[in-house]
Amino acid sequence: MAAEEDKQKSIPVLPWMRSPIDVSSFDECPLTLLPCLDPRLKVALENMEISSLFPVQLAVWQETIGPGSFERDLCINSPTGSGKTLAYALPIVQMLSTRSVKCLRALVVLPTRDLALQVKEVFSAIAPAVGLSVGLAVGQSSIADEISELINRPKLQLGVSFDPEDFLPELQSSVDILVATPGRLMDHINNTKGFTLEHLCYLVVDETDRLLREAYQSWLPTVLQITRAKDESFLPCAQTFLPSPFSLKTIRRSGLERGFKGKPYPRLVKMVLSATLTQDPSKLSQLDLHHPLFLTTGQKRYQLPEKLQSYKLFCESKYKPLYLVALLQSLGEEKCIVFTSSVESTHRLCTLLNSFDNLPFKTKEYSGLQRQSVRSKTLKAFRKGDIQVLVSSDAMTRGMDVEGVRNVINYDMPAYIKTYIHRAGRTARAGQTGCCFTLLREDEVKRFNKLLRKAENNSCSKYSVPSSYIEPLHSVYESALEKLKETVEMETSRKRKTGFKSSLSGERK
Ligand SMILES: Nc1ncnc2c1ncn2[C@@H]1O[C@H](COP(=O)(O)OP(=O)(O)OP(=O)(O)O)[C@@H](O)[C@H]1O
Repeated sequence: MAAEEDKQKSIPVLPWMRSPIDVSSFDECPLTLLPCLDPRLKVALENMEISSLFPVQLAVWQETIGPGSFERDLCINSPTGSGKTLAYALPIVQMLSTRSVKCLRALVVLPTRDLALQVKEVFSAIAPAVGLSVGLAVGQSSIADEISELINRPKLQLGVSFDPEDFLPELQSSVDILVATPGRLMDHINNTKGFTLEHLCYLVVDETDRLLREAYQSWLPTVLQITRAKDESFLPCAQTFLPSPFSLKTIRRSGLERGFKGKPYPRLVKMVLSATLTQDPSKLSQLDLHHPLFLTTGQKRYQLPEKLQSYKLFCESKYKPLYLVALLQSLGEEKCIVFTSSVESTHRLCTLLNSFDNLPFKTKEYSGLQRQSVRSKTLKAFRKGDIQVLVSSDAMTRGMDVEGVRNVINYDMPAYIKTYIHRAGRTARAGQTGCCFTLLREDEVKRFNKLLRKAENNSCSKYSVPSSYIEPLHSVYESALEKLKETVEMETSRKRKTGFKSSLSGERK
């Protein structure tokens, strides 16, 4: 009955979503058999140790390369770790490989800086092989440095003197592909001279459901409006929502432009992706999709990775940290991500774990409460293996790809199936095995079972930590709690002092 109910609910409202291409009917495809692949890209892929395309990559390739390529916008719903990044990066790079004039033709938007950096790495591994360059607009460096990376200012000829009033050197894009977060993208659209989307051919909205949830300074309507061919009706309506310092120079023109030699501009092709793609018509309508084609995996709306094993672990609320430590110890030195429900609990739990004496693993926190530079440093150390346990808020939930993460632990039960899918998806990636453990209090069990039923491959066994791991921890746990108390007191008094100082300096000013 419950299963029937779930199935009913998962029938999409939008007609084009009801007859999707089922990615699970595709196999992997060796690069040698892939039609039309540019040999230079084949070499680049082999250098990345990729010898075949994953099913979603093959499915997208078939829809985008060859006759009728990119005729439709693509909506891709495919499990975590199934290789969605290369699924869009490879066809875009292949399609742009024949362009001889440099201008910004592909824009990939992601919700966070770390995700954007990760995606840029993938493009950078293949694009230079066909002479394309990739830029990043995420606010990692100063805006001036970013501008000098993105915009090419032709050098003035030596010996010729120009009146600066008369001479405006033609600014050009230094990049063919730009990976951006919405905030920095809007900064460039509004303020950067020479930054233009007028030649844009491809727009990728990765982690679509997350990006559609937050408006981020109206980045999406702005990008859609300025990439639409200018017509009579455009200007009046543009004024109604475009931010005031918005430069009309960035608007796509329908006339003759460099690189298009008299041909009309091609339609902007959109690719939107997620492991939990929204089916909500009002949300999808924001994307203004053209004759969209839906690619999804399996029958249910949510799919867990094939080789993921889910476990539930019952524990008393009072001893939850102790169960976590015992579980971590029983897992040996494998890389683990521990998810909590908030930035505050992340900090507290990490501090507590670091208060245990002689734990055989190194633990650090990763959360939105920290400065970006601290987070990036932690992520680097985790990737390298210098840290084995990362305690994280949901800042790590989506998209992050860290090699060797064997286990994910939900210290706090996720409230939504989407959160479970993305958290669990930090392991069992690219066809590897992995485990997801969820610590549950008695009163959470029913809710958790209901939540998991919404996903395909939802079996979840009970897991018990051997008592030999738990017993010896009781006394250590008491002293760790004492240390935690001291640390919290120290931190509170430090904060009070800095707060006091800053309010004083405020008075002085
Ligand atoms: N064809 C391939 N062969 C081998 N490894 C691959 C291939 N394609 C992708 N990978 C690897 O698979 C991993 C997952 O890829 P990716 O990050 O693109 O997944 P994803 O589907 O975007 O996941 P998420 O939904 O979590 O963002 C990466 O480590 C990537 O290097």
